[in-house]
Amino acid sequence: MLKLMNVNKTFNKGTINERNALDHIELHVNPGDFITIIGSNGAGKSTLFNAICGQFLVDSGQIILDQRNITAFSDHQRAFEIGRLMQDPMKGTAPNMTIEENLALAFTRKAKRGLFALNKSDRSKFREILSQLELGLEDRMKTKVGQLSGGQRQAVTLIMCTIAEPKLLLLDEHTAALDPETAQKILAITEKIIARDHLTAMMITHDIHAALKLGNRTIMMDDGQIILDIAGKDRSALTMDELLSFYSKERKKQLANDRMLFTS
Ligand SMILES: Nc1ncnc2c1ncn2[C@@H]1O[C@H](COP(=O)(O)OP(=O)(O)OP(=O)(O)O)[C@@H](O)[C@H]1O
Repeated sequence: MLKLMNVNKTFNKGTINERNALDHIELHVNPGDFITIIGSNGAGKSTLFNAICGQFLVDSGQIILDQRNITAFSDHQRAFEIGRLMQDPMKGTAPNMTIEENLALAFTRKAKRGLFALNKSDRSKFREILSQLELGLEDRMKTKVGQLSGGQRQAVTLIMCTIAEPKLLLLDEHTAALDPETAQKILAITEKIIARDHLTAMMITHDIHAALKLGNRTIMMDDGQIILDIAGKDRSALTMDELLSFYSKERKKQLANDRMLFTS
């Protein structure tokens, strides 16, 4: 459903800060894939998402989404089809608007109706979706999002990203800024929504254990390249030690990411 064909992106070309952030990326994402993405600092993980979302145009290569060549599309043109959740729970929602208004914004954008055209059945749909989070937010629909905790806010953002049923959901370390317990809760909700709506998703994480456990496929990036793409039995049998030794053999260095978690 998503194809990246020989995609390249270099920042600050011709300067001392030149950086080949995406280096001949070949990636075929199948419908229903839930891919976890790991890698060292500066490996190109977020840049990969930026390229898919259209935050910049790639230097060369093609990006195909559902058989449509979107390589030259702006981020705005891609936003209807691609939902993205960032690390910062403060981004993605409007703090001075209520939970209901935030959901309505995301929902009516897709339904191509005005914000104030929200009807009773839309509201009960929102209540129903919120109740599935089991955070009690269905009884706080008139609460301003700015008054919610980071975890609650990230849960609302997740709903906003998925309510319009995007073709592709990109999760960019979306639990990294939360405390461990809340992060687990948001991850469980994420898994539930992806399974319920049969979404195709990609998730950057620095939690290696979660990366190998969640989803059906794991990609490892380094120096702008995809150095490992693993699924099925190979993936479920892979131990942390094997992964680290694969990396050091392949790249002739130790895996370094100051935020990476290696323990469960
Ligand atoms: N807009 C930009 N301008 C210049 N350089 C950039 C830009 N965006 C990313 N880079 C560089 O590209 C490389 C890849 O960055 P990226 O943020 O994709 O890494 P990452 O794998 O997400 O790393 P981390 O795990 O540390 O967040 C880095 O060297 C980064 O400094």
